[in-house]
Amino acid sequence: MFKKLPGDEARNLVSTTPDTAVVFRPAVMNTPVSITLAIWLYRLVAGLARLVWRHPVALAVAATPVAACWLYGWHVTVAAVCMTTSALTAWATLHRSSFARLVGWRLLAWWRWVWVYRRHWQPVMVVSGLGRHLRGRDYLPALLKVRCDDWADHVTVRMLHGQAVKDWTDRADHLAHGFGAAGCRVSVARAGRLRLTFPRRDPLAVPLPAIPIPETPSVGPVEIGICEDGTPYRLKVHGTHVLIAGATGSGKGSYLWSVIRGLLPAMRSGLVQIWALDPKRMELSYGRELFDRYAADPADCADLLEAAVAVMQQRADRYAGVRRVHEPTAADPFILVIVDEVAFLTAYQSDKHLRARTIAALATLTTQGRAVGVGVLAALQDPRKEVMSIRNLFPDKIALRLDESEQVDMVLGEGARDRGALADHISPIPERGAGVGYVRLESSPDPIRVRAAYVSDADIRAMVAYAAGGGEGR
Ligand SMILES: Nc1ncnc2c1ncn2[C@@H]1O[C@H](COP(=O)(O)OP(=O)(O)OP(=O)(O)O)[C@@H](O)[C@H]1O
Repeated sequence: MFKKLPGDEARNLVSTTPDTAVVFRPAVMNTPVSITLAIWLYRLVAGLARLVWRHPVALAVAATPVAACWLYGWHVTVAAVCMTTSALTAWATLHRSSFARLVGWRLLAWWRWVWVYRRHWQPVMVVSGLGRHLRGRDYLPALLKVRCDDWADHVTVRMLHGQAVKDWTDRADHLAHGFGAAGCRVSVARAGRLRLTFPRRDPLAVPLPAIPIPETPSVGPVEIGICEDGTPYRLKVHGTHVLIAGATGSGKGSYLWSVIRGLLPAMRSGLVQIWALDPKRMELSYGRELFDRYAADPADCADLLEAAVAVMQQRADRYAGVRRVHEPTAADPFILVIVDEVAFLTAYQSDKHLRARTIAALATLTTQGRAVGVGVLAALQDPRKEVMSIRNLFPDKIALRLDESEQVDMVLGEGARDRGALADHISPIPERGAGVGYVRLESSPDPIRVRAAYVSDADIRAMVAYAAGGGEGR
């Protein structure tokens, strides 16, 4: 049995004929030395150009002392290095942010590129199955760029031809552990290129105190917390409907109260009215004086929702053919209907008639209220369809800590968990995890991690005093 096979395949051959050796003759092509040298030279020049382009700061730091030593001798170089180090230390101390932006993060990115990603790239790619070993050659996705900021490494990679984003999202765990990070989030940079985000620390691990009440009246977006990258998290409430889903103790209350807090100046100037539905009687009742209308009893809740529908329809009649968007005014304020634990009304309510009235009113509001200035902000513990059949009528959803991984996609939409919305991994310890959630912003399909500020009982009392016209609220 004679067979000519390339590379590694020979070792897998088994002869079925006794006493017959397997013969393997690799095809050898002699490459002229000049071509080999030209290829090496090309690779060297291209590699150097890439190095200069990607890591100018790190390269300057390494190359300048060598050049100075060569040109001026080591005495001058040591003196220059000492002076430069002192100047950089002074810069870093006096203006940390500009130093970090222009020098610090670039140096760190270079170091992480060399020490973490380049060093482990091949084994991690092969073991995780993202690289391929074919006919004796490794085909690896390309590591293109590493960028660092104060909380994460952002690694840009070029996928192998034929790979899909799902191949990577399925292996996020392998990548995180392979590169020694707590997690890995995968997002598309552009066709064929992905951005992998490896957090180095958790900027949301510490509770955030209540955001100061804004100075000017506004209907939003309301600043209610921070995003993982340290930027303010602003939630749009006017012109949309928001559903917040999270297990018990996940901090839904901090979202409701932070929104109310951010709208206080507008409430005081009559541009916003808040209608509160509090079937649990434990959350919103604490600041009852803040609300233009309040209901706790299921029958009263249904009446209140129907009253909101009536306002909505009356506005729609007036606006028809005249305008298409709502501008909040004292005569036509933005009405935000806040419902704490909406499942009490839509699923756990034993009176079928009341349940049907509530669901119908909520469905009408969420399908038609947006354009006429009636919004719904609802919180619920269990996002299953049986519990909240109209959850898809809410354009914006927030997933706080959830009990099961399947619930993440129920809230944020298909594939959200694969793209890194690990709401089922949020810590159940209130200091670490309450108020932490995942949202999808309009600007990107990728979920981002946010934390709402914690509005304490004292803050709510101060808000009541502020709304009554006294005090600064804080
Ligand atoms: N944003 C936050 N930051 C830090 N701690 C918070 C935050 N929000 C809530 N907590 C803490 O977590 C506890 C539970 O919060 P909260 O009652 O708002 O949760 P919940 O989701 O509304 O729970 P339930 O559905 O049972 O009412 C609070 O008593 C508070 O100590």
